[in-house]
Amino acid sequence: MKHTLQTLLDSISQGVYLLGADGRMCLYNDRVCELLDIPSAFFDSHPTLEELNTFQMQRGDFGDDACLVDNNARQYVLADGHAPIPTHFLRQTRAGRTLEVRSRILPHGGMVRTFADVTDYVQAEAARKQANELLYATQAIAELGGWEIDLQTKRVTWTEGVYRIFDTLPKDFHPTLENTRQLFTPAAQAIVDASYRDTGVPSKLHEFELEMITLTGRHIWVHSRGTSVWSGGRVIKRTDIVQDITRRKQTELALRDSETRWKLALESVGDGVWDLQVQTGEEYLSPQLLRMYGYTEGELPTAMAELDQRTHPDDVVQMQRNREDHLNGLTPTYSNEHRVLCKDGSWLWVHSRGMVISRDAQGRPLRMIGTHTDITERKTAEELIWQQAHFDTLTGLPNRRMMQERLAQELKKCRRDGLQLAVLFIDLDHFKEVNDTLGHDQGDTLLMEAARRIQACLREVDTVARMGGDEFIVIITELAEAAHLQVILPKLLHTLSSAFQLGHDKVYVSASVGVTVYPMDGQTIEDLFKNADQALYVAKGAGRNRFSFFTPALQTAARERAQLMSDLRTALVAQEFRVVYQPIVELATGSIHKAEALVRWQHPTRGLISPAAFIPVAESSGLIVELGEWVFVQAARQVKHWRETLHPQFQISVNKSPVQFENPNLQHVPWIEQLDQLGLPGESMVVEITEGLLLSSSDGVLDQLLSLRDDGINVSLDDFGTGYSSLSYLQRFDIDFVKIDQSFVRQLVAGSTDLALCQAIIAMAHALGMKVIAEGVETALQRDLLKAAGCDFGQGYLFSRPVAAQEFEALFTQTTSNGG
Ligand SMILES: Nc1nc2c(ncn2[C@@H]2O[C@H](COP(=O)(O)O[C@H]3[C@@H](O)[C@H](n4cnc5c(=O)[nH]c(N)nc54)O[C@@H]3COP(=O)(O)O)[C@@H](O)[C@H]2O)c(=O)[nH]1
Repeated sequence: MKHTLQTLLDSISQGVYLLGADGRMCLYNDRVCELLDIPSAFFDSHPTLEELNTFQMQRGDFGDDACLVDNNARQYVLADGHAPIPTHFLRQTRAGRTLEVRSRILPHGGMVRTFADVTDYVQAEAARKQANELLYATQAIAELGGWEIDLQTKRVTWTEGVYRIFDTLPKDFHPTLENTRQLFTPAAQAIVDASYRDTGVPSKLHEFELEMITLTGRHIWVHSRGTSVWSGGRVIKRTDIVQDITRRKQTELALRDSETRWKLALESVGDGVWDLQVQTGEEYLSPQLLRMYGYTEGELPTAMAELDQRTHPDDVVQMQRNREDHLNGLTPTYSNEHRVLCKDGSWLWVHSRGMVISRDAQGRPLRMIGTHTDITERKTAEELIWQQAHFDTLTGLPNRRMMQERLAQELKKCRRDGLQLAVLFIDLDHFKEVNDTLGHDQGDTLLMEAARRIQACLREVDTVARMGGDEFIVIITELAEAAHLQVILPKLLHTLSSAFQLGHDKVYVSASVGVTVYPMDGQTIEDLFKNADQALYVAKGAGRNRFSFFTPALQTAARERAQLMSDLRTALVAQEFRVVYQPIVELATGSIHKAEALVRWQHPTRGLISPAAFIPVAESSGLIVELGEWVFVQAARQVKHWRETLHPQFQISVNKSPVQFENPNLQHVPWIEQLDQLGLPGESMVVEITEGLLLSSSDGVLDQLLSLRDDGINVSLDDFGTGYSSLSYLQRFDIDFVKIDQSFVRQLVAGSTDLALCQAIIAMAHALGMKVIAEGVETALQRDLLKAAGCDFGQGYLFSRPVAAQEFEALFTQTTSNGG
């Protein structure tokens, strides 16, 4: 029997030993020796359990503090066998194997103990547990779960993740086909039901986004993706991976809401919205944006490349560059102003603004959104302002500013290419007279026609600009030789001196042209302008209807003029002026009771300067107003004195420049009041004016002339014969004296044309009730001829040069004593 039992024990895979009622080992198999690594001899010595434990303990089979033995047996091992024997425990061997140990107390005393090697099972179980924990953790993180629906067995299986998604635990909810229906919203149920329907093409894969309700009543969004098994036109099994996508969905919905809101907001202020999928080039255009261009939905392409073709060719490169810069992250936002083609063929100016709102992990732009604002009105206004700032409204020619910009460009080009250019200052002669006589409208017509004629003489590359009034500037570019100007200039003079038809009137003007050449005369705009102006001054001074080239001598003269002007400003305060008087002799009697007051400038360094040199400078600087007033005051005091000492009707003439009439200083006490204060009547003074003044259409000038007459101050028309010599004007303004210009007197001999002219002037003046004074009488013959012609007065070196008051008095005394 014992032998049979031993054979049985040796044939099993577990290790076994048996303790008899006396507590000693009585039976064991080889397997237990192998598993416990104990020699059979030890077992053959029939050890007690304590002796076996001590043997193993001393060998270190249980590890420090019995760490190789599980909790069930640790106390027992440490108590050295005096603790109750655990029926079941696990222990490790020194070789690293796991043994499951079971103990059974036998009814008659003694014990049987079995050892099973469970190493493989324990390791597999540990790995499975670890995998499960990982799966659980990842499902929790990804908010994932899985379910399986077996429609044949009607069994629904959920993973832990699904329980969590639906706010429950496996112990609280057992999913079935029926109770899981409560988790579906009607919309979700409809989607799922449809997927079960047999469409003839059974779909193995399915994917839904479902709005569902958890067991706590929370609305959630679930993404479900899985496979279906079909049989006989029905789904019999379905397995899904389920993911809670509530947060993503809420973000999407919020984004959609906010997008809708901003799109609506932008559209309501009139902006159009665009939305570009950068990677595909697909572009959404909002209804308002389409409306801006005159389109309705579906009429425009949605590809960015095609839409780009609707951008104005002049603007498209810049627009694409700005957009690329932003897409490449070079600018924080995209902004560009460009023109877009509308349905009706017109161009609409838009301000396009945008921003990339999403990029992929590599930083590549995915989506860019933006707006178009219609800025046509602003652009039109800007263009108009620019046009007005750069062009002359009357002629449409560039104005001074534009011309300067062009000249700057042309000079750059000339410097680069070694070319020459010419600057022409053109001034229309007698334009003022046309304006004054025919009115401003006709004057404007003449200017427009003059502009056209100037342009016609030039090439496309040349520039004609109007500076204002009757002044034009021409830039002649790419001038190979300055000699070419000799062709252009006469053409210009000729065209401008040809008749202008203004309504029914045919009028003639001419032009004075000042010319300067780059780089010969000057290098800068400033120098060229100065030069051309000086040359123009010369052309005008030389008798008009001519051109004059700039020369260095002109520059010297201009510099002198500038110096003169600067000195003039201080001369009055420095009391450098004085007045001299030239007698005006009554030819019939030789008596003197008139004189002309003439100003003289005693310059501290340059000596006596002729009024012929400084009066024009005083006029152009406006200083003549103060100077003329000062002369009048001196003359008035003088006439008072001479009325008292020389002759009670003594009269002094003063010259009054047109500039004084045009710019009266309202601070000055009116002349008649000054005379009143001196106790003098108006007729004690004569005002000498030039013919041109009578043509003035200015109300102010006319009023002043008429009030002089009303005040009794006499008016004398100077230099008669050199200007218009219009008799009708003489009559209209009640002129008292006509002064025959020196140029007629100078060559006066019997039988000459000049004498005939003088006779005619005298006769006409007398016929109109005026007296005549002949200027520049230097010889007795001239005096006699004039006297014979009936001329009333003579003035000239024959009688006396202009002299100081004291000298004049001596002359008067001498003449009177001579019986003059
Ligand atoms: N607005 C003002 N103009 C003035 C004033 N003082 C002078 N002038 C003007 O300056 C111009 C030159 O004047 P002036 O050098 O004084 O010459 C005058 C005479 O000296 C000169 N004259 C007189 N007789 C003769 C003569 O026999 N021969 C000859 N060669 N010259 C002579 O003529 C000038 C007078 O001209 P006018 O005034 O036209 O009578 C001159 O235009 C002055 O008008 C001033 O205070 N204000």
